[in-house]
Amino acid sequence: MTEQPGVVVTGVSGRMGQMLVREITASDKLKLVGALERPGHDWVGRDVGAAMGGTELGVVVEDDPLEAFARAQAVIDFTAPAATVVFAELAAQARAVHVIGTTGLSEDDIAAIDRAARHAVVVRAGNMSLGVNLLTKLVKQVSAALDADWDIEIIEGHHHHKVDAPSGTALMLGEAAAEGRGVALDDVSDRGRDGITGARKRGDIGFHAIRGGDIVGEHEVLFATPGERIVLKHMASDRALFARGALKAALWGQDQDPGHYDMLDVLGLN
Ligand SMILES: NC(=O)C1=CN([C@@H]2O[C@H](COP(=O)(O)OP(=O)(O)OC[C@H]3O[C@@H](n4cnc5c(N)ncnc54)[C@H](OP(=O)(O)O)[C@@H]3O)[C@@H](O)[C@H]2O)C=CC1
Ligand SMILES: O=C(O)C1=N[C@H](C(=O)O)C[C@H](O)C1
Repeated sequence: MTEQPGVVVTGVSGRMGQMLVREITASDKLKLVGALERPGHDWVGRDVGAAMGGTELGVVVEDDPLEAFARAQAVIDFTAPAATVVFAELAAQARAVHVIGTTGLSEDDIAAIDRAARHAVVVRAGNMSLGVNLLTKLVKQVSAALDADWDIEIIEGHHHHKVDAPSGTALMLGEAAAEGRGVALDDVSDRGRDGITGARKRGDIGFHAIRGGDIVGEHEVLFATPGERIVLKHMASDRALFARGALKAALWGQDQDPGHYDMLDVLGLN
């Protein structure tokens, strides 16, 4: 049997970090070789399994990404934009596949990730689930079939800890709708109306964010015209599906040339 690629998980104490550790530990295709937290975090120096409240996994949480990435074939990163940009450069130096789930990235952040992707494989997606990635294809198709007499609104819901809006997924769906219509999303995006906004502008794509409780992730794309409506909806009820998508991307990336890929590439939907 060939050696399993070794994976380092960043932001390991986070909701997705812990989910990733569980999924990698359960996988026979990848092995956990590192777990990262920021310097000063109280998990640093502890076994990651014990820190998560379970049995020891023989991997101690560390705070030096350079050292950890040097022994990894893949880095799975669901953290925050400032951290992800730094990890992108370091993962590229280590020639490790960098799987990025972090959302809320700015254009500058993405340009920095593009630079890193000249030297190594990066797979980045605002949503790693099969269902959402398939939904982007459907949204593009429906949007291409309808004219701007059909208003497009994207409504997303997440747990009350989420810090960015619109969600990465909502932006993916917005991009797909804009692409279907042959327009640039930046030119038509209308985010979170409030106050005397004036009537809706023909051709706009609206975004609305709900934050509450423990909603894992819900996304609805509404196409509305006088007399009828089409609603395309995805509901995630377990964040394990995002983690499994990330593992799939880490494995897929092992056989690719350097470049900036997304989950449509991984899933063969492009
Ligand atoms: N693409 C996808 O399919 C999905 C994407 N996400 C995205 O993943 C990201 C994380 O989500 P979630 O796990 O819920 O968030 P959490 O807040 O639970 O976890 C984030 C982790 O990243 C760490 N972190 C944040 N900033 C830094 C930094 N500057 N340096 C080092 N570590 C840092 C945090 O550490 P600390 O606690 O010390 O701040 C924490 O451990 C979000 O952007 C979210 O939108 C989530 C689910 C699915
Ligand atoms: O923060 C989350 O939780 C999620 N973030 C991603 C997003 O911004 O779309 C994906 C998923 O919906 C969960």
